[in-house]
Amino acid sequence: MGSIGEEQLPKVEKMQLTCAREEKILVLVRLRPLNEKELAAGEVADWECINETTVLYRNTLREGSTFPSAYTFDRVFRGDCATRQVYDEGAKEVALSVVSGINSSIFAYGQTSSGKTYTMMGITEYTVADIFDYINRHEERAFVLKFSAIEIYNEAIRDLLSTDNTPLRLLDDMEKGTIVEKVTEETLKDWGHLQELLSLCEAQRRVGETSLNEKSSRSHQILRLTIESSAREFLGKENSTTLSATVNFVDLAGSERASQSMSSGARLKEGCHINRSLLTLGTVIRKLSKGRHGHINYRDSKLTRLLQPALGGNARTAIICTLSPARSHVEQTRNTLLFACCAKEVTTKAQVNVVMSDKALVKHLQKELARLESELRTPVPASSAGDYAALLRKKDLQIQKMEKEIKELTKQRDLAESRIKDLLRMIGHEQNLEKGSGISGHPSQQAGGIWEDECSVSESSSIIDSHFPNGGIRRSNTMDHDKDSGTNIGEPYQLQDNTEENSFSDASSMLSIGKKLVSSNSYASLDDNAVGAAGDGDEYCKEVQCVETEEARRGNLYEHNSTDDYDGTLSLSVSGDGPVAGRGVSMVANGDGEATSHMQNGFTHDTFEQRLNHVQRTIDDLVSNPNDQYPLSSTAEISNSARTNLRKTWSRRENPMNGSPSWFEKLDQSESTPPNGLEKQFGGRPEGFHRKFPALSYDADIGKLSRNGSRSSFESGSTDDIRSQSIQASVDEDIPSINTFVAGLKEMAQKTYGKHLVDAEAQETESMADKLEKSVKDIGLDPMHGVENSHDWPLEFEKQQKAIFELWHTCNVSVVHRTYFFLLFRGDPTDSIYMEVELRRLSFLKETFSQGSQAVRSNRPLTLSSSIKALHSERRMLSKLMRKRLSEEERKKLYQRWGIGVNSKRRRQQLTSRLWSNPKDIDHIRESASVVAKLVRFVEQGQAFKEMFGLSFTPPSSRRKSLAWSHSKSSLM
Ligand SMILES: Nc1ncnc2c1ncn2[C@@H]1O[C@H](COP(=O)(O)OP(=O)(O)OP(=O)(O)O)[C@@H](O)[C@H]1O
Repeated sequence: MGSIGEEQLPKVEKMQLTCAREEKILVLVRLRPLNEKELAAGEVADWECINETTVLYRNTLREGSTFPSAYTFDRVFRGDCATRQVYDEGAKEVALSVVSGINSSIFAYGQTSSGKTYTMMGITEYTVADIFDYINRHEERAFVLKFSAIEIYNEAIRDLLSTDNTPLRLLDDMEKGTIVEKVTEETLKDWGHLQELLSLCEAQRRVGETSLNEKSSRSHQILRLTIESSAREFLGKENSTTLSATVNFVDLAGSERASQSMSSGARLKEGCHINRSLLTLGTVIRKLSKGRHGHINYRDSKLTRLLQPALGGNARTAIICTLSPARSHVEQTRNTLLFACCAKEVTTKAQVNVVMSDKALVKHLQKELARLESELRTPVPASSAGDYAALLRKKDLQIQKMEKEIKELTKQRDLAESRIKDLLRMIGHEQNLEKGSGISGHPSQQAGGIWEDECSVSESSSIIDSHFPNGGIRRSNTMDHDKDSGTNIGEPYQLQDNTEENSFSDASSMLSIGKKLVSSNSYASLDDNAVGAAGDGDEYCKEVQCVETEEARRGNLYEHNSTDDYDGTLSLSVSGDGPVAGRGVSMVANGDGEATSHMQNGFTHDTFEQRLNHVQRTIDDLVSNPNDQYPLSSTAEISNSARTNLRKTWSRRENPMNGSPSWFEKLDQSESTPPNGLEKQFGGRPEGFHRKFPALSYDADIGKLSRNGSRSSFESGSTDDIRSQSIQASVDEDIPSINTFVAGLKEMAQKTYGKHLVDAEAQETESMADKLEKSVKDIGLDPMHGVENSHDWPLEFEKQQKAIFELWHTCNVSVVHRTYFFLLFRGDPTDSIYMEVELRRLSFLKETFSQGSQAVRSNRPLTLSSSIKALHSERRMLSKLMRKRLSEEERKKLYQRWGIGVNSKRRRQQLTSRLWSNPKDIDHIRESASVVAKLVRFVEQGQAFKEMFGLSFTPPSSRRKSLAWSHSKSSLM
């Protein structure tokens, strides 16, 4: 039969054993009486057991208050108490636990001659006696007793029962869980033999009484009795189980200090070893008394290694601390009491030790394995099943919720796709309609066409709102579906009689989808001439921007909120870039992705380029067809060669500003131009900036403005000769044409915007707004200030305009340029871009001039003096033009108006030198601009240029539309 320790017990037994009881070590104190020697020496007993649990130090006067005088333990025994009482009332219960399969240990701790051996001899005898008595009373059980006696001396273990006195290799055996069996089963069953063994132990102690008696005081003796018991009926059977426990009787060496008991040499070494075990025992007890935290150094001594289970392990333990009452031993007594105090805090965890036969163990393990396997296979218990059911219900709810979300998202996706398709379809259909009808020209060509001017923006919105209730999708769809077309075609779009104004109005605006759709409806009734005229043109500038979300409806056209049905702003741009069939379509879905980075308040880079191209092409048209009698839309008759020629011309020409555009160079280095999109909530054009030109008598030209205004600015008449003369005059006299001016603006804006877009794509941390603000502040101007709040734009415009007036004057800017700019940019929010560009470059010029520096472009310097010279030259040119462009009567009126003698010398020079001479007088500026405009044939075509060729980089707005040409024209008059 094998013997197993706690670690080796099968799991089922371990589980049973986990019911082990925790208890504190039982600490007993036995105070012996003064012995004869002490009495002879006149020792005084300072210690007294005042009750069954308290020992009191009586000589408090001597000791003072530094130590406690009373110590309480589980049980204290006076000097007159017999060992039997100590056993019966103290150690017996613990010691006899062994018969129940529970390990137990009885320690005797105290200084030399305090009565440890005296006490332990009695405790061992009584325990063994009771064990045999127990065995005798339980005939149904079979018992096997094993007995061993060892001594630990100088950290060496010796078998006290061996006759050869050879040291035992006990530790190795103990570590293997094997108890040294020095007594056979048969001998231990005989009480007499046990007595003989105990006698033997006593005999050993007596042997060499002279030499060994002192040694015994300095060694640790351990008597160990192991009891195995099992039911007799199962003896020898495979399924037998056995209780197995051990009781230790430990007689420790004297706990006094080495200095007190040892002197030197071998004795000192012996004392060190003794105290090593005692020191380790004390350390272990102290640590255990504070809880089972950290490492417990059982292995630091043989004693603690052997008694490890009894010290805080699987055992019931009792420590009997023996005290000498003698005053001379008070220090040792206190040390013993301190040890006792720690020991009483140590907890052990005793449990019943069961030993199974090998076969029983295997059988048990097999049974346990089967049980575990069965648990895995069998369904879960009812209670667990209930939990699973609840979990399943929860999961089902989650699945349902997710399915609902998926459905909703799918719906939104489909809606968005549908929206995109509709927009594409509308565009494609529109293109087809225009292709089919051969119309690329302006609706104004459409004699008898039905439309209304006010519908432009609203129709655009209707397209945008195509997916909203009552939105324009029906109208949009009418272009695709005949079934609906009748409804829309039949709508009473009113034809206005002022077709010229309408033509200008629409020609000068960026046509919206809505407008195009309505116009397309009207195309069906166009007369052949109009169609033919339009059809001849292979160039047509048109731009459609259709942006829609609910956000847009609230005025935020290009900023998207992802909570909309479609997760992104849809920006659809259709450009009439070249022949209708060749129109490019670009679509930008502004979700959370990169597309956003290409948007600048509604402008994509492509859109910007398209607009710039539109401007350039239309200027080309005007230059190449300056004598065209068709309204603006028909100026599309432009050839590629003509465009090329113009570009060549432009490339040779200098900047309209004093002949040197060097400020472009600096603009490249300037900060970015802010995005536009300022039309939001535009409160209308500032009242104070409606042009009120003096009623100059421009005779026939005024009536021709609506038509001729579409032509080049330097084209005045209706004949080729005049045109040629004008062009020649313009070139010769170095008066910049409107197309040159626009080209310059375009280049400026392009550079600024280009930089802007690059910055945006680079996703620099500094926002555009911040950059702009910084750059603007750098030059001391803030053109965008207040613009974002469009309600303040009129005031802001006035502020910026005044600043520009001053800067023009300071920088000696060309008066023709001033005139163009003044007439083109009259306070629309969309003008802010150009206002900003102008402010920037003027500020740069001013700074450059003030520093005495020069701007350079194309190796031509631009300095303050050169700008003055250029301005004088320009005034001379204008003076010459006065005679060409104005009749004598007109000149006379002008002289009178400007306070110049009609017969004074150099009156033309006087007049031109006064033009744009007072930047603070707005009336003076208006009159100056009107005169210059007349001289350069600009007057009304300026607005046409601006609006028709998309100088505004922002989408059309209703406000903007309301300020149509007719309105502006009247103000010009
Ligand atoms: N309670 C007691 N009543 C009467 N005599 C006692 C008592 N305790 C001890 N003695 C006597 O004191 C002497 C020393 O006792 P004991 O040998 O048991 O001391 P010890 O602590 O074992 O010493 P050592 O550490 O040297 O072994 C012995 O002669 C013993 O008879």
